[in-house]
Amino acid sequence: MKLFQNKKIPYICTPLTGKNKEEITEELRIILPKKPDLVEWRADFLEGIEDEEYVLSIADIISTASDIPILITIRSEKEGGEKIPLTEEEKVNLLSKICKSTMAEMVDFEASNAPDHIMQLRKLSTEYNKQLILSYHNFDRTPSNREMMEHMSRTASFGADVAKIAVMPKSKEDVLRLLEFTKQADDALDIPIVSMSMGKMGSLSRIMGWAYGSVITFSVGKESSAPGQVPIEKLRSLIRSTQEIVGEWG
Ligand SMILES: O=C1C[C@@](O)(C(=O)O)C[C@@H](O)[C@@H]1O
Repeated sequence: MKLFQNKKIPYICTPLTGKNKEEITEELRIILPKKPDLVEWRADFLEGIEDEEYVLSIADIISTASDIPILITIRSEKEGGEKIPLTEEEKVNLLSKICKSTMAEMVDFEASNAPDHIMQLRKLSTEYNKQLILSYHNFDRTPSNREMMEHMSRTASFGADVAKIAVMPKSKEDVLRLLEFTKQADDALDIPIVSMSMGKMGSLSRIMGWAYGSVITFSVGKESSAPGQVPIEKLRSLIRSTQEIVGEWG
């Protein structure tokens, strides 16, 4: 499936953060009727992630539960994920198996991981027709535009299909700067960009980011996976109302 054909209308993505099969099944029951455009499985929240068979059985439940595209993420602890008992190499192996055995459309991996691991996942995701998001997260601050551009260019240099950046603002200026940076990165890179400023102040970027070129915005379906996410119903209605008024903005 070709995602992000129409870059003007953002995909609303809703995370699954359940700790076990029962919680994930319940999240799917609540989230799917809300019709997100993308569902992210944050597998780092799963207890028992070291049990490959169990993980693959859950990946199968999620990817066959509906025809909504699935994004698989095992967020690393150093970039805001849960503490899990897998090494980076074990994580790559698990992601590779999930790519091989499920219908998931996308996989997310941090651009700060070892280049060999990124290349391994790039090769596999291409082979199995999954789009690769390479991401950068900073839960402390919003780095300078130059530093953020270096992160985005690094993702592009690895052949990512999508470059994503999530940063924490310390001021309103940081939120507005992130939005302007998104436009610059979208102009500079020839792959789709996803960006967000986190926290309450940063929520503005989740509502407005599409106007600056961000193609995915993360929202709450049942539980949030990062600070500042807006409930999906509210977010969709805000984006639709704004687009009705301003059109698709250029
Ligand atoms: O990278 C991201 C973005 C995010 O951190 C956010 O701020 O909405 C939420 C995560 O689940 C996702 O993997």
